[in-house]
Amino acid sequence: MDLKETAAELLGKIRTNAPLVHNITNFVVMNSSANILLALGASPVMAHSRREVKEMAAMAGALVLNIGTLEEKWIEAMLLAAEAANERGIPVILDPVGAGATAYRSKVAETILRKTSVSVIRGNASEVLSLAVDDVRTKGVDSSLSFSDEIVTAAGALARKYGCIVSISGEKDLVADGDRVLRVANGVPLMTRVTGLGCGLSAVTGAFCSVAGEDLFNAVAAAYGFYGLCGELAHEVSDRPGSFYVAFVDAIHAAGAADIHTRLKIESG
Ligand SMILES: Nc1ncnc2c1ncn2[C@@H]1O[C@H](COP(=O)(O)OP(=O)(O)O)[C@@H](O)[C@H]1O
Ligand SMILES: Cc1ncsc1CCOP(=O)(O)O
Ligand SMILES: [Mg+2]
Repeated sequence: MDLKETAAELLGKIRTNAPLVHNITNFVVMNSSANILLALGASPVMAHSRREVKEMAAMAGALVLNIGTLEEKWIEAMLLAAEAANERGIPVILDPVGAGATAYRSKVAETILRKTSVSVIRGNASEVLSLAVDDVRTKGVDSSLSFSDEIVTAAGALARKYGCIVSISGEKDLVADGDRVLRVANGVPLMTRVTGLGCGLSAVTGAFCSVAGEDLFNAVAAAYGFYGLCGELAHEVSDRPGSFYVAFVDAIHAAGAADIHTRLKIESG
């Protein structure tokens, strides 16, 4: 099946099944990620107490771990939730927000990757490169790097190291599994002017993976392509960040198979 068909089929499944997506995420994006998932047709829940995360993760279709505003107790909660998800084969998405900015963030991301089985890493170029290479420093949660051969090589190496899919957002997104590489050319630069749209993509990646069965690689690319084309649709309505965000959530809700067939831009290599 070609990727457009796959993306349309997965979107249809999300809208039919409304999969539960369990997020342990940061304070900045809890509301926007929940709204983006609802607009998509999924069912979001944000839950981070150590007393309930195992139970919640066990009934979810996907678990999304996001280290954007870390606290000690949350790290334990993330490890517990991932353990429950791993026991049941539920996909785990890790957004290593700000990895490389502080030693703490880098160490926590690395601990999660080492102690649990993460299915997909979803970050920007700076974050992902900092996980793959020791001496990369970034200044915050936004990427200070653009794509280079070094980043493509690092994504593949990281994917092999942890046996997971590594996906990097940017002007052209990259999806790698250590063997194959896909590039997604959808999206608009204005998406970087609204906080939380990277985190929203991690949540949407969780939703696509929750209905994908075994083929997570193509599901991740489909999630990126769909998300980016919704950015393009929103940009036709607005070119300012505030109203763009509203138009973007509307586009996530309104876009369908026809938009995927005319707009999805995914290529290999
Ligand atoms: N220069 C760009 N041109 C087009 N789309 C972009 C660009 N930069 C980022 N995007 C898109 O914005 C979304 C969020 O990515 P990004 O800003 O890299 O995440 P983060 O907020 O985690 O840094 C993704 O869908 C990505 O494809
Ligand atoms: C600004 C900020 N600070 C800590 S988490 C966060 C949100 C980052 O969201 P995104 O990576 O999606 O822009
Ligand atoms: Mg981010």
